[in-house]
Amino acid sequence: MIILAIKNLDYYYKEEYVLRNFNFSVKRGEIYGLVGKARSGKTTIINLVLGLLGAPSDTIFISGVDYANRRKDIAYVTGNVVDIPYYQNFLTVWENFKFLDVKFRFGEERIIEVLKTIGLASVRNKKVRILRSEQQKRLSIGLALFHNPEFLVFDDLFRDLKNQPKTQLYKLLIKIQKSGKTILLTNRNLKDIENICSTVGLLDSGNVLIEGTPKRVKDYIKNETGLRFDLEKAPHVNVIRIRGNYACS
Ligand SMILES: Nc1ncnc2c1ncn2[C@@H]1O[C@H](COP(=O)(O)OP(=O)(O)OP(=O)(O)O)[C@@H](O)[C@H]1O
Repeated sequence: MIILAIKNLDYYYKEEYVLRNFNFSVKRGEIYGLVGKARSGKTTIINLVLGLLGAPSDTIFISGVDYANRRKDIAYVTGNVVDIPYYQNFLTVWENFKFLDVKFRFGEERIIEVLKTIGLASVRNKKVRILRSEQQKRLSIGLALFHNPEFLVFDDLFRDLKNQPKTQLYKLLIKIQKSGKTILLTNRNLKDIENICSTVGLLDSGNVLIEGTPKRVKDYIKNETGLRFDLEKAPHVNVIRIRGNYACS
């Protein structure tokens, strides 16, 4: 039932703790949204889960397995879109998959299948650098999906996208979830991900303050601020901290 479990994890950069006794889990089959303001620790958590930062043993489990110090193995059981894109701008979409397939050797059928899933079959011969940014994000997702991992991790996927392309990506993520995958997303804005997540966790200074349905977390934010905001209508919702309380802007 649980695909990701983090138990009593401490993590610090130099002398500053980012996570202290951090506990967290993601259920198999869900889209989990980890929401938090800038510097709340989202990327650190994602990098620890993916083995891009070293976590102590017995703290992070993927499908019950402790992958501490096994970054390569984590790469086989997860797919990710993080800060630096894995594609090459000067290659076509197709060439990017061929390049990746040098490692996996699944063959062209798998490439065609993934292109269909991500909706890029019609631009397969275009160079990546001329694609729209939403198409480039689709490509990143496709490359993450290529080896068919069960668990996908997307850090700040919707950054720099306008509403229309975001909506298109929502559809893709739901399609991927329905195909049997689990997705962990991070985002600064609840608004960006509330319609697709089954569970949302609100991260603050390395702790999950509240977790539940998007509505529950939204209500919590409203109540905590004591301010009246219409989150449904707000064009862009940022969870920010004002004098110790959460507000939305
Ligand atoms: N390589 C690093 N060295 C030192 N401190 C770091 C490093 N990376 C992150 N931090 C610090 O750790 C804290 C959490 O940063 P992190 O990037 O995980 O937050 P975040 O929620 O992903 O932020 P954002 O939304 O801006 O990406 C911040 O105080 C940040 O300054």
